[in-house]
Amino acid sequence: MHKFGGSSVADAARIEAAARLAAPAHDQCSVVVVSAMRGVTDALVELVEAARSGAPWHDGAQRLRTRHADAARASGAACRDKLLAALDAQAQALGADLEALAQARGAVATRLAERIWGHGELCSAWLMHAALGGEAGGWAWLDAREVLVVQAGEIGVHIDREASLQRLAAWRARHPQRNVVATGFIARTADGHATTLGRNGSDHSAALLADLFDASTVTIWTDVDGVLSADPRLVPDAVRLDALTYAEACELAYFGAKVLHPRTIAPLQVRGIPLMIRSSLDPAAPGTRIDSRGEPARSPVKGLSIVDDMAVLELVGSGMVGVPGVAEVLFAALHGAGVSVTMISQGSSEHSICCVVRGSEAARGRAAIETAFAGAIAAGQVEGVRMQTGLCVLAAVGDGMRGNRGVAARLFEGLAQARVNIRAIAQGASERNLSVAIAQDDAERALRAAHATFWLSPQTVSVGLIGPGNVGRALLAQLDDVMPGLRARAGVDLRLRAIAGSRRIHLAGTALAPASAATLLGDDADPCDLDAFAAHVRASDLPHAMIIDCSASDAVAARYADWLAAGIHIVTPNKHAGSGEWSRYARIAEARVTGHSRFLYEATVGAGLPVIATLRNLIDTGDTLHSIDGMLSGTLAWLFNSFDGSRPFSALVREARALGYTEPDPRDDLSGLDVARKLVILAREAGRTLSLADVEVENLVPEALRDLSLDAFLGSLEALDAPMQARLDAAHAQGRGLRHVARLDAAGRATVGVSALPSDHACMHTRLTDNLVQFTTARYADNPLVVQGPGAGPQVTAAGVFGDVLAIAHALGARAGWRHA
Ligand SMILES: NC(=O)C1=CN([C@@H]2O[C@H](COP(=O)(O)OP(=O)(O)OC[C@H]3O[C@@H](n4cnc5c(N)ncnc54)[C@H](OP(=O)(O)O)[C@@H]3O)[C@@H](O)[C@H]2O)C=CC1
Ligand SMILES: N[C@@H](CC=O)C(=O)O
Repeated sequence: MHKFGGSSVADAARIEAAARLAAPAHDQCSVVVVSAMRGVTDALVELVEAARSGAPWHDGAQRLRTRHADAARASGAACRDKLLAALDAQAQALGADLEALAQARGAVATRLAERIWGHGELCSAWLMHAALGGEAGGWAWLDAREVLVVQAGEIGVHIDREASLQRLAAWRARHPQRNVVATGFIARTADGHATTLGRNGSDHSAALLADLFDASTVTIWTDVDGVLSADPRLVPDAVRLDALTYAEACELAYFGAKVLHPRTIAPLQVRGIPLMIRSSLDPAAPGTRIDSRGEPARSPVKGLSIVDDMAVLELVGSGMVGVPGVAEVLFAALHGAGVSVTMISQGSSEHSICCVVRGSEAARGRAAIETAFAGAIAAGQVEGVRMQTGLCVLAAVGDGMRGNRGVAARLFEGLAQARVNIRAIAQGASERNLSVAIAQDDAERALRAAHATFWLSPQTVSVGLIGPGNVGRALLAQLDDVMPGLRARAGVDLRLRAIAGSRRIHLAGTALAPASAATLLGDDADPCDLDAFAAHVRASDLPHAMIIDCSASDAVAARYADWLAAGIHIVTPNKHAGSGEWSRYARIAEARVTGHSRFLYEATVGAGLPVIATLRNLIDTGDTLHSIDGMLSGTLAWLFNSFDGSRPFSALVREARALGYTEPDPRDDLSGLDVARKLVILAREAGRTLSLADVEVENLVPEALRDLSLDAFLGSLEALDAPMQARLDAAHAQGRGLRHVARLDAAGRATVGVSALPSDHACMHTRLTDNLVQFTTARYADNPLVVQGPGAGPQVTAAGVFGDVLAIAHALGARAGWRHA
């Protein structure tokens, strides 16, 4: 059994291609079921409306006649004259029916309309019949109204199987050809009138006829590759599903997998007839197989779907608790109003019953419930009916969900991570479908997040970078190298979608190539607007958002709390947030919790060294910090490691700046402020409430240079030479060397400055930009734990930032079980 939909029979070429697919091997026979050509049923519905309302319909009918005749003439069918005659007879019958409809009323008009709606299938069946070779080629033509007997039931039409089998046997006796072309969509009533199986009912027709003809398989040919794990327009990474069980297919079909009409499954499931969904555009592709076996998948969830434009109706009232029959009255009211219920949820308190209905039916449903409970509402037993519109229902479907712990937890966690609030939840005891009602505006982001959560695709992170300076550019180059492999290795898809400097921003719809992103901040770029930047990064359609701040700006750090609260993860080497005003620091901590977001800043101390992670581990494992001391500035380490009197101090400062070691303004290093900031960050990490004002800092910048512009300061650097040379000489005279050291002692005293140290001091055994951080703790009391290594420079700092980016990315991927895949 092959079934071709409207797009597969849209014109003569498509019909001929379909005929090639349906031609049976010589030991087999085929039944081919066709829909009307694309757009024809809609046109017929319009003609019926026109005829009924007295509007002109002749031109429309003529257009249909021409379309079918054109397809016949364009075909290479050998029996073309016969085909044209059959189509002509069909067109005349349509004209006569429309003529009669224009005059008819009541039941007669209804019957005529049912007959007219089926005209498209009759014509496309004639076209397909001719393309396959007609009667001479061994094909019979079947108007399904001759055999398929259906009755209207409580929940839609159902087949009278016995009557249909009898009629088929009689028809077969008159049509002995091996193969059959049959019309989809149309059938007859028990009293012999034309009827239809409802819009898009051709799949259902194919299933019913497959049962009657005792088919071995049914193939529905469509223009997609099969059943996909999600709508590919919303989830570009959606994957084709190789196999589904009948039950899974039913759930996905009900919840919007548009390739399959939900009623198709039942007749096939009863008879165990496998169903294939295949693409007529790519007939070599395997498609999706639906049968009783399905196929175990690596994820418990096979597919996800969204039903748009829904509303929640909630009946609330303490008078309902423990009262039998409330639900019956509620659903009877909705039935009476013709409102279909998609999802039902009731808490065990019985204080409210909530159901999800189509948005277009919600107001009608609410009015019906209010009428049904008018007495109880007046008596105060029921508060009333609450209605929330603008929702959609997301469903996760899969046989593997049954008995599998944590599926709901994963879905909910994934949605929370993507900033999606769940309004209502439903899962039946079959555990095959877990449905949630969420805001319509969150639909795309939620679907992508859930899809990635069940490893059906990588976690997608929308990334914005602020500050493509020394560190920012080094990071972009590192991202460029690693990003492509990250998808496969960690299940994370980092998409750089925005970049900002102090004056300009560039916001991109699709992902930017990191290597060239900084070049987009030329004079023609938009002026810097950090609100627009953050809004763009927090794209509505991507589940996760991250801002990487590589500036040294306090104004940027002032935005962190808002961004974190909005669910944007932040990674930064900028020390302003960690060492700034205490109230802002506390707000940031709070915002992380409310926003379910992460704030990582390992590179603020020791650049790429694991300084903060080490301290955090000590504290988290129950150790107590006594003191921290050592060298926390890469610039000052390099300066004092290099300063032996052979070159002036000012020349060394200029070189350190050129090497990218210094802060954007080197006075931040020389004044001790940068080191003080690091000490504050570490102290706070250890739970102390230290602030910058508490740190005793030695400032190496002469008074006269402190308030100059950056350029003027850089032009006056020589003012540093004499005082620094004097200090060096004094240290050498004592057999000592100069090092810039910081200390936080057990009493909480914090000091930063230059010391003259003996040659056996640990700080005298450092090289280049080495930082040396000694943690003395309860466990490391006699011999401190030491972290040492390069503490400045664009490459190592960028690597530290990248490490934090990956920590977040891996957590997202790992949450989706990617590591275990
Ligand atoms: N260099 C190092 O070894 C280390 C640096 N760090 C930290 O890394 C950060 C970057 O340092 P580095 O790359 O050397 O500095 P740079 O001066 O080279 O780069 C700073 C970048 O920040 C941008 N910027 C400045 N203010 C703003 C603003 N208000 N809004 C948006 N962008 C802004 C600048 O843009 P524009 O060019 O348009 O002005 C520039 O792109 C600093 O916080 C520093 O403390 C941490 C550890 C080590
Ligand atoms: N300028 C800083 C850079 C790292 O924080 C330093 O030299 O340590």
